[in-house]
Amino acid sequence: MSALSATNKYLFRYKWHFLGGVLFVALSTLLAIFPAQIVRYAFDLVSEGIDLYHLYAGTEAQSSVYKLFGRNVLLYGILIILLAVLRGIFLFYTRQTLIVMSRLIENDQKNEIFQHYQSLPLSFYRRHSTGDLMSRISEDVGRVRMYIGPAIMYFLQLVILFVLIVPLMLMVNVKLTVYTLLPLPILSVSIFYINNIIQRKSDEIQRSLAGMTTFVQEAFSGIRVLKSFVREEDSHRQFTVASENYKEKSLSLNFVNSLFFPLILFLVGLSTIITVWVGGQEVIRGTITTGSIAEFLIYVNLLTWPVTALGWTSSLVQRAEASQARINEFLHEKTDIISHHNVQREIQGDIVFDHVSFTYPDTGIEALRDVSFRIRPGQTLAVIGNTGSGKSTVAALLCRLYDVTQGTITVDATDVRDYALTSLRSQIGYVPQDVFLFSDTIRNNINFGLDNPNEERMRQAAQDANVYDNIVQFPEGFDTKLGERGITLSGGQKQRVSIARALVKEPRILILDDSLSAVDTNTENAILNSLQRVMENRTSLIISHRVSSVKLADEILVLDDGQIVQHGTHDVLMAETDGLYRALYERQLQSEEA
Ligand SMILES: Nc1ncnc2c1ncn2[C@@H]1O[C@H](COP(=O)(O)OP(=O)(O)OP(=O)(O)O)[C@@H](O)[C@H]1O
Repeated sequence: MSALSATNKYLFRYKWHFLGGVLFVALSTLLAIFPAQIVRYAFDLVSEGIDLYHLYAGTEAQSSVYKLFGRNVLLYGILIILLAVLRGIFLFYTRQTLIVMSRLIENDQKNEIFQHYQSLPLSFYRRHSTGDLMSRISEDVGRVRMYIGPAIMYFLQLVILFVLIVPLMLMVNVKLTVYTLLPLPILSVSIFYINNIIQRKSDEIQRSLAGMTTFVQEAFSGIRVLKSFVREEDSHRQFTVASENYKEKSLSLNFVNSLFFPLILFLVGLSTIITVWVGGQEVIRGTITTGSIAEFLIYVNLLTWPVTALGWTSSLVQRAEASQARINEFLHEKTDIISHHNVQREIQGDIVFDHVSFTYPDTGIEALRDVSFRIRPGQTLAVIGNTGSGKSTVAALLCRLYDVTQGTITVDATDVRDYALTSLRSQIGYVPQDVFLFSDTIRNNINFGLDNPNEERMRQAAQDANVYDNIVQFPEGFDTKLGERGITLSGGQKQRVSIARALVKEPRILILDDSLSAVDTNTENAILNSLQRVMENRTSLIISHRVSSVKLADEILVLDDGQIVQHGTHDVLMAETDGLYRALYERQLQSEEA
């Protein structure tokens, strides 16, 4: 139960739901017990009434006995119906308190996990797959809810029922009580084991289904590749194998399920038979009345479901504990990107990298070595270099997606580690290398970083990113949906929408990480020219492996294997005839000509 103690704070938060639930369970249980006693009275009344009726045979009193007897039986009947209605009302409120509580806690827990996920650093996301994150926030939370809702509810019902019923049974007849209760523990334990098997098989089915869904999704998302490589038959073969596997598992689950219900019915029936058998002997002996047998049969029926549920709830608790342990594992992860002084102020954009080295914590790859440079407000610095030379790492460190291993990065003479993260990041417009657009309208994608979007600013940003003309040509303009059920943008259009998303924030620092790679040179020039106007008095960092993207920059750094090997303007670097920059330039010129 140790992992589940993490849910206590929620139970405390919803204590009135919980206490209300306990009260309603107790009331509904009481109302289930009274009818059993009324049935005993009614049964005994029937047998006495029949004796009396025969005793007065042939006399006028016989019809009075009949009427009196009939009225009493009717009265008991009405009473039983009334109690059943009342019980129904309390059962309704039992669910309205306990199950509602579990849903509220489920909601709170999901929100807490989601918020926590967002606070975790990128290294966390590299260590865990998206599927894992999703299953903990959905499946695992769902399993914990089964503990908080149904498991607690049925457990309370069972405890209250036992506390109320068993003493009543013992008062009537000890021997009959022992015999009647005998099959119930066997019922509970066998359901616990069978349920575990069922759950294990259901999990396997779930996994198999998830695998199949991913396969189908990939096959159809990558349908262009699939068709052009003529892999339809092979793909179908793989699907058939996955589908066969799913079928086998489903059939095996069905087999266990088929055994499950007959077993329950057998054990419940056994209790009933024992009650009638042993009870009958006691009646013959004169220790109890026939009414007591009827009363006991109702008790057995009342106890059967909670006892059955005990096996089921035990396995629910077991699974909930494993799930909560998985949730706790993530909740205990702490971000190492912490702000020391929470500085919040408007940034001018004076950026200094001072002897910065960085090694990726998860792979141990040393991406930057002793890198130093300065970009003053209003200047544009470009970083160029071969693939894997560490260019994107410069951007990641400036946004504080990671912290430097050695050296310091300052913005306006303040260490980036001293800024409040939100203050720093909200003033940086970052266009990452791998463009990601949400399955939403173009408008919402561009305005993504703004709390209060402004139509004029959005249009201007689209114009500065040179994508305005494309957008207005779409049938629904800025309200055109992107993604699976929307239109598909070309690579260059995606990049430009992504640039507009950064520009609309009117950032103090703009970072373009290879964001012009998919546009032609004319568009590239147009964007760079608008940027010069928009980013006047602000700082820009342009990362690229194309000379055409960097040649207008105030200063260019050439990175090679994590180190700065050259720096200067385009003209200065071109003059260094045996430098990497010139080599890159000539290589690109040749490939363009080719
Ligand atoms: N998140 C990461 N975790 C671990 N290693 C990484 C990560 N990102 C990059 N690296 C490694 O760090 C080195 C520098 O990568 P970086 O992405 O900064 O290069 P780049 O110059 O931007 O390359 P490209 O032009 O191909 O984008 C590479 O060896 C890369 O494999």
